[in-house]
Amino acid sequence: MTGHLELRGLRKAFGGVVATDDVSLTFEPGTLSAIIGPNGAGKTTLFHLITGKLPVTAGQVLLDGVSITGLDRREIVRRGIGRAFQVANLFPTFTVEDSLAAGLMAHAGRTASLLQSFPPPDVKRQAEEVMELCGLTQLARTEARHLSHGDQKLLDIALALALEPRVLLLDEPTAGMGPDERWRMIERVQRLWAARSLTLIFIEHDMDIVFKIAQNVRVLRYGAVLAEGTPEEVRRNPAVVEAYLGAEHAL
Ligand SMILES: Nc1ncnc2c1ncn2[C@@H]1O[C@H](COP(=O)(O)OP(=O)(O)OP(=O)(O)O)[C@@H](O)[C@H]1O
Repeated sequence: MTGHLELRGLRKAFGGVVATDDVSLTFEPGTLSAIIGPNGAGKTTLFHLITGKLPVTAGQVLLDGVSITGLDRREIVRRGIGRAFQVANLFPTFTVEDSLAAGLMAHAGRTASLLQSFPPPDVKRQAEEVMELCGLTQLARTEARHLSHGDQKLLDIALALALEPRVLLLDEPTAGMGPDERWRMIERVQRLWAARSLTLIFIEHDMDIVFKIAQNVRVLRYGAVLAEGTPEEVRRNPAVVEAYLGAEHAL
């Protein structure tokens, strides 16, 4: 099984600010992990180091035992690290189906041809498959800019899935959603994870969501790993309760 992600001694400094401080973590293939921690703990920076959006100051990122540190962002996606692109910002007037097709073609370095219909049949099939998986089939002909906030986020995830990641990183997939939409989204994410046997890692501030779906939880504070374990272990950890969870979520 593939999708083994290992972070070895990752460090990121912005001048005097150490945003990532010697982070070593392993994510086993097919697992669903949450990354939590206070504001400014370095969660998003950690994702940026994995995806190559930011160069590391020190340390290594290994995917299935092979270092992907320092590769360019497109190559990292090609190797199998998926993340959500903001599709509605990229192709606001495209329909859901066409924006997925355009995203797939752009990623593959393919251009639309005057001699071929758009989307080409193989791309159309891929787009249809991920729309089905993400529950977007009914909205295939809706322009991306007219989708609800939640459906735009699903479209972002649909494109990420279409690129066939081994590891998928989601930075606050439920941000900006009301309670109902939030739970619908998270159920959907959980189903996608199960359907694709992905290694899924998500950053989330809503502890009800984290403790309901995560198999394991990694807690960051001041850029470093404060704790890791099952939801139950983390909720029993006095340092985590004191630094972040508070009594409300403690066991
Ligand atoms: N491009 C940058 N330049 C300088 N400092 C930065 C930069 N990006 C992040 N930082 C700093 O690094 C630290 C970690 O920020 P980061 O956004 O990774 O935290 P976070 O855990 O994702 O926070 P939040 O929960 O608020 O999203 C913060 O102190 C932040 O101010």
